[in-house]
Amino acid sequence: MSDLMPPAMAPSGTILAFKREASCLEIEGLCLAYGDKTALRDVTLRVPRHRVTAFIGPSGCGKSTLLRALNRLHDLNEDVVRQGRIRLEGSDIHGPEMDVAQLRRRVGMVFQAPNPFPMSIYDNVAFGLRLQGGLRKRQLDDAVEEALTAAALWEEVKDRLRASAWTLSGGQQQRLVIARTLAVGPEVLLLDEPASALDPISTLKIEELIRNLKASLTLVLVTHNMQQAARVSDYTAFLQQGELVEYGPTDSLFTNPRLARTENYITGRMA
Ligand SMILES: Nc1ncnc2c1ncn2[C@@H]1O[C@H](COP(=O)(O)OP(=O)(O)OP(=O)(O)O)[C@@H](O)[C@H]1O
Repeated sequence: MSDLMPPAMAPSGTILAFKREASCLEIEGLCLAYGDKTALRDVTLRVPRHRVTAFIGPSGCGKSTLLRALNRLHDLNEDVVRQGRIRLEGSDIHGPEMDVAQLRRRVGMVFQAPNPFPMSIYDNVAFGLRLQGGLRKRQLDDAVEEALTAAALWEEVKDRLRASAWTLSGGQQQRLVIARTLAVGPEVLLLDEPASALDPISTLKIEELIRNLKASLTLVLVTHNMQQAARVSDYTAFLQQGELVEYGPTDSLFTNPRLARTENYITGRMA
């Protein structure tokens, strides 16, 4: 059975509407401003479970703001004013029951520049697990191996787990950060331009990893690189000036966009 709503029930012909039961994250009427500067305007979208969803759009359109809202990274910024609702598996992420530390374990985030901690490869991956506590040495070893394997890094580092994380290449560091995030068992992985600081070969490895990871979790990717969105994502949301303009299956959005605004952007007629 399709995960999509019948067109008559969808809010708009250009905005893809997943059924609630197929959605991992539901964003409803999200408006966000930094002080008096509006960054997101009434964004409504559902992110399907076990798929890769890409956010694309011109610089400053609000992609990162939207991504960061999904694990409440704006909480630390007192200037931010937010309206609207975000649900993770049906629970309001701003609701009184939601513990922010727990939310950030369930919704992990990887940034543009690899940011391993100043410690060994092993300790980076074990970091979150040690904070949670409760694992014996052997269980911790197994969990570290599992996370490094899931991040396609184990074979490259298994003989030097005690070496500093900073002895790794940039691409390996980014996969280490992904392993560190995966180690605590997230349901969602948010990736903000995860390959933009990397060389082409490292970029392809990250892209392959993203495609493989959707078997075990839901991924949301912000990228400037439209070829990358086309290569790795199942669904693409195009934003412009804080508004969700079009949201559809990646293939059709790139080959047959419904709106001229989308077409102008993807064909490079608008920066
Ligand atoms: N911390 C902040 N304080 C004030 N304004 C901000 C802040 N972060 C982002 N903005 C503004 O909000 C708008 C959206 O920014 P955002 O970083 O989400 O866009 P983006 O599409 O991810 O851009 P880019 O592709 O250049 O990274 C921009 O106008 C930006 O200048």
